[in-house]
Amino acid sequence: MAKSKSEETPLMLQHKAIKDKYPDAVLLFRVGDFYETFNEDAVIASRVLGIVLTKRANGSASYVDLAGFPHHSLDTYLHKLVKAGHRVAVCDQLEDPKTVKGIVKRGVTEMVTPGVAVNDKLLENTSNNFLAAVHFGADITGVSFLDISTGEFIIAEGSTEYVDKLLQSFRPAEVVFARQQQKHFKATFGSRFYTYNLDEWIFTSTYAEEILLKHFQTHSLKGFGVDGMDTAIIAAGATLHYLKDTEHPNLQHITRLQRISQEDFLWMDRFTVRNLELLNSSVENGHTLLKVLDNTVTPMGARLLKRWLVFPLRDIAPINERLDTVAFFIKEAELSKTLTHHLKLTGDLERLVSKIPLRKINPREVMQLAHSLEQVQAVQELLSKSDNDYLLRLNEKLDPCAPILNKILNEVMENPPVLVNKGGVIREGVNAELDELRGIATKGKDFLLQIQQKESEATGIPSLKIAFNNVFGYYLEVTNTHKNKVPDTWIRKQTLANAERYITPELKEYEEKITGAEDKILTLETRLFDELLAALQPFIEPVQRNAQAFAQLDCLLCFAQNAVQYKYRRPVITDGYQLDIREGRHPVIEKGLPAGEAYVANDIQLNKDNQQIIILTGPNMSGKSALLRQTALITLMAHMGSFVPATSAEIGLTDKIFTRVGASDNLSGGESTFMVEMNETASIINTITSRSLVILDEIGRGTSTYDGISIAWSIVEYLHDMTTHRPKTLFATHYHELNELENKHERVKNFHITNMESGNKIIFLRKLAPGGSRHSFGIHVARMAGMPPELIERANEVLANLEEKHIDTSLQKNIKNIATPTQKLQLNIFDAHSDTFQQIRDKLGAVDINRLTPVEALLKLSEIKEMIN
Ligand SMILES: Nc1ncnc2c1ncn2[C@@H]1O[C@H](COP(=O)(O)OP(=O)(O)OP(=O)(O)O)[C@@H](O)[C@H]1O
Repeated sequence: MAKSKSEETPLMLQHKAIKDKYPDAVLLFRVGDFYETFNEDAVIASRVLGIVLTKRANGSASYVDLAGFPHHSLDTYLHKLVKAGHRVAVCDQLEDPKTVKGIVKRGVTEMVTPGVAVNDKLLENTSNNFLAAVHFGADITGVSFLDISTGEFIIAEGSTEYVDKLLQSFRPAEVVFARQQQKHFKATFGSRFYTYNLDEWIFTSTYAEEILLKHFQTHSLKGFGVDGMDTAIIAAGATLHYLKDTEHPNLQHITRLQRISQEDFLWMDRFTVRNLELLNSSVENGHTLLKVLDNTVTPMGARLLKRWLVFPLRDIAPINERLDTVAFFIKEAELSKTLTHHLKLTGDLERLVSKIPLRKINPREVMQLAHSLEQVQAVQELLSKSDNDYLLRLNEKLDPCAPILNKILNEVMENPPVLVNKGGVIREGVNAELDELRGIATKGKDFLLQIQQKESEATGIPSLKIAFNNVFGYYLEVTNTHKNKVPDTWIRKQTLANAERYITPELKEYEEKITGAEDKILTLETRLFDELLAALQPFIEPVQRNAQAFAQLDCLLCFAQNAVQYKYRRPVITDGYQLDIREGRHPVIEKGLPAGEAYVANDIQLNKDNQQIIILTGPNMSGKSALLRQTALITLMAHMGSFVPATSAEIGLTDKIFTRVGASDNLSGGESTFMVEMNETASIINTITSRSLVILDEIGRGTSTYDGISIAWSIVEYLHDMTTHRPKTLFATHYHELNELENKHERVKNFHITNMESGNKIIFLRKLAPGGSRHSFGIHVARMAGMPPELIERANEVLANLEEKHIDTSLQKNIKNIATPTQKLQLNIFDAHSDTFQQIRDKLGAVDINRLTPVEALLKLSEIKEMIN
């Protein structure tokens, strides 16, 4: 029979009432010195945390499941629950149990979810922890990213593809959206994210604007440059709502909204970010470009470098500014060393100040903030002497916040404890009352000694001593020998085998003073520390600016160090469309080569000397993919403002880098690999321009040879024959039949990667050379991989047979005979003798342009179109 409410204990009734408000969270319910979980939460906690599941009586007739842990282990266990994908509500006692009769008031003080985490244990210091919100508008999608631990708040809007790329780049720990858009979200972005849905009404312009204006305390959002970005603003509003919903009312460190626009950055879609292994490697613990380039020394720098990597610039001036600064740092090696030294001594300024409004900053961290501000002071002095424009401008952003720096140094002890309630945080001379109490606490002990001496003399008990225990505090101890000398005024408290213990009114008076003073000291120190935090509050914004400037400085110093260490050179960014890399290397492979082995450098030119598309052939493992990717990586690094692994590089400003890798490298759950490949390729075709770099690696290999060749062929033709654009294209393939394209299209050029055959083996020379290669050397690779000799022999026989019967005759011949699309057009329309051409000419001749209305013009155009079709 169901248990009636009245039979449950008051504690469980209170738990139930709170749990009802947070049904989808694991509720950590503070009971005395423990956090307890009950019922289904206890089962989860016990499983995830490995703690014992027990039962607790609940009223007269039943038991509930229970699992708990000591309150001081909260950080550790909370971290584990959230990492395991749970939302956790921390429910604390809101009253001091000593002062309350009956059940204490309890309430949720914080809700922790993967995207809303401020605890150091939950955060990785070199990565942001973003909470994203997505809102699908009628034809535009808005998105916002907020990192509560650093205060960054970024919004953007655009196509779903753009939002997808942003999601891939920012990699939010949690994404929220409207409940009704759940299906839409899944269909568009898949199940890659930890998600949570909110009520529909939260996703409206009016509500979003209201909550944002209230938060920023402004009359409009114009100042943030986000005017008109309705869907993104809705997403931002939902983010703030979610923070309030999860009990995060103090968000003063979120000081601005930043927008990012597609046009400001070199665009790479998520496949490109993945294919180029910028942030993640395809193999476990493999190298990535990030790992190679990240020699930053501050957490802010490390986080910014990631951002620069996925959002390279697209304007010459700011790129050159970064390059100039890197060059400056290389030249001024001593200054760079000193600056790096100061950066190393700086704490995570962004995360330190973010803890101020949340009241999560501890005394030791406050001291760390002060020492970091001292570094700002030192860096400011150094930069003010430089003659580099960028650094001078950066210097203007620096502000050592002298008032709070001095306040902290004057008020906080040099090595304060982590916990304020341990005392010993505030210095002498800050507060008279505190000093007096401290005097009493220490002097009180001297008084006790004086009492001991005085009483000893008065009573003639030489061995009299004063001691302390928890039961009755300070007492006088008299051995049995002197028992009879004890005055009547003393009160006996305890009799031991060979001694007796007494208290006196005077002793109690001092005892009260001492313990009272110690309690008061802790309360006062806590209050003074709180006041100090309140005084820090107005400085959050300048400290955040320091953090941003230091992050930039850190990245540029890191680029300079990389350039020296890895022998990178300054690229020249031009406004043209050409790409000319001399002796380029792959930064990641190069770094992974065994000592003594040198990377074989190669030149690549595109859109130069009529060379728009390179068809690259060569044996397996010869280095085709490496060459393709290094071209993309060098282009990308140049747009980040980094020096590049080449002896020289002239790089036309690039708007997009696309890479597509043959399907079998790219397995993705469920869909046919060939289908995936085609989808990916289709998304390239529509948006490329002459400023784009297209890297195609073995496209078409996921299907039959004929299909593969035909698709690859037509893609190359399409890229070649685009009317207004000439995207720079590198196409690696095993289909040497594609070399025929060079003969039919003027801007297609064949190259191959050289090797030497020695007996039955290939020696990879890895040098790029003009002309196509005639064979793929798959069988050689199979031999190198250790396949049985008889199998290899048979494969050679089959190959010889096929080549004789097939490729060399029919396929090869047929390929030579493929008509180009231009030829077809000429035959059909632009042949001056064709009927269609004559008809079009007559029609145009009859038009009087001066009297034609726009609508008539459109009709004529439509008629002409019809004639062509
Ligand atoms: N220029 C180079 N210098 C030194 N080592 C290189 C160079 N290029 C490639 N390599 C090495 O050769 C390996 C194979 O290169 P890569 O994957 O580019 O070959 P591939 O021709 O694309 O092969 P496949 O056709 O089988 O995909 C790389 O992992 C790298 O270790």
